[in-house]
Amino acid sequence: MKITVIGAGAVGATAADNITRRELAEEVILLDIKEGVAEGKAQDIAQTAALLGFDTKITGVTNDYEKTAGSSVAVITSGIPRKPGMTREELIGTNANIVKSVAKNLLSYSPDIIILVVSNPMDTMTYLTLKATGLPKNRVIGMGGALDSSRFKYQISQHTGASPADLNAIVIGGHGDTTMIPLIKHATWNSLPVSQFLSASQQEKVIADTMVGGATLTKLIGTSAWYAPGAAIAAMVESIVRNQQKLFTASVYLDGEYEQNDITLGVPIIIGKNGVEKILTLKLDEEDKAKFSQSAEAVRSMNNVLTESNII
Ligand SMILES: NC(=O)c1ccc[n+]([C@@H]2O[C@H](COP(=O)([O-])OP(=O)(O)OC[C@H]3O[C@@H](n4cnc5c(N)ncnc54)[C@H](O)[C@@H]3O)[C@@H](O)[C@H]2O)c1
Ligand SMILES: O=C(O)C[C@H](O)C(=O)O
Repeated sequence: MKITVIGAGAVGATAADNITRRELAEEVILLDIKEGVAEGKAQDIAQTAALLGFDTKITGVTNDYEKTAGSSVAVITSGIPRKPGMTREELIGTNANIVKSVAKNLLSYSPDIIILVVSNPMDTMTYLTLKATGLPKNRVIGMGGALDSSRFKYQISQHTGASPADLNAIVIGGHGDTTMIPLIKHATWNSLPVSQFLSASQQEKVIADTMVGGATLTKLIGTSAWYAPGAAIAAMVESIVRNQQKLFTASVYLDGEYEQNDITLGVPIIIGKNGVEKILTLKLDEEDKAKFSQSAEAVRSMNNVLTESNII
């Protein structure tokens, strides 16, 4: 089994490190366009093998897609991250063409590939990857909800003292500062409703802090976060390569589900060896239905930029 990570920057290298040390593949290829970056970071990761005890082989390459041939899974992290004060959506002008060319290059060497899209604006980059490659809709998955849901659990744990591992909480909708929807009404602490342990104002703060979780870290660090994104990517990759049939929220193509068509948006799915094994229908109340529809409209307007600029 071969897994390719495109982009050896903060997120890509962290994801490759997680994937390698957890032995999710026999071989990992880390590819970047910048000369030497992937080669250096791959060697650095390989030099942890004696200490961490893994046998996965990791190789860094500079823009050599031949080495990615036969990949079962690829993760696209190539493109620029936002700076403090920017929205993810502002990255589309630079990242769209990068993601389009990367996705097509991957497919030309790995016809059976499942692609995990990470680059931002992620929902639109996922839609672009699907359209540019013509892959079946179950084989293109956008990573955002897994990260946002983990941040949601972090925020709940900060207020309740709960172990994050004891929390069930999901975020649906777009992976945007104003488009994501943390579903607090559905959140539980080992089957107990979280709302029993949080006041109304605390619930509002948990939701608000989750929505800007990425921007908060970008303001502190000066660039995008990478540890939690890298871990979220590895968790989704593991569910694919080990056919774990785990539930994540992720950006996938909707063909009538949630009353949406021709869009990729964050919904609860089951991830296994076929990529998207199943889209789960969640009963949303009128308030959350309205939020989901608004989120879809915001993402659709970003997707329209792709057609207006003839990228797809
Ligand atoms: N979906 C999510 O939850 C999530 C989380 C974190 C970051 N991101 C996004 O992921 C992307 C990467 O973030 P980062 O912090 O790793 O950025 P980074 O700048 O550290 O790394 C990006 C890497 O992509 C490389 N690159 C650029 N064009 C390329 C091409 N054509 N082919 C191959 N490599 C290319 C660059 O050389 C760089 O090394 C950004 O768009 C960021 O917004 C998304
Ligand atoms: O917020 C960002 O700019 C990066 C990423 O989408 C994140 O949520 O960490």
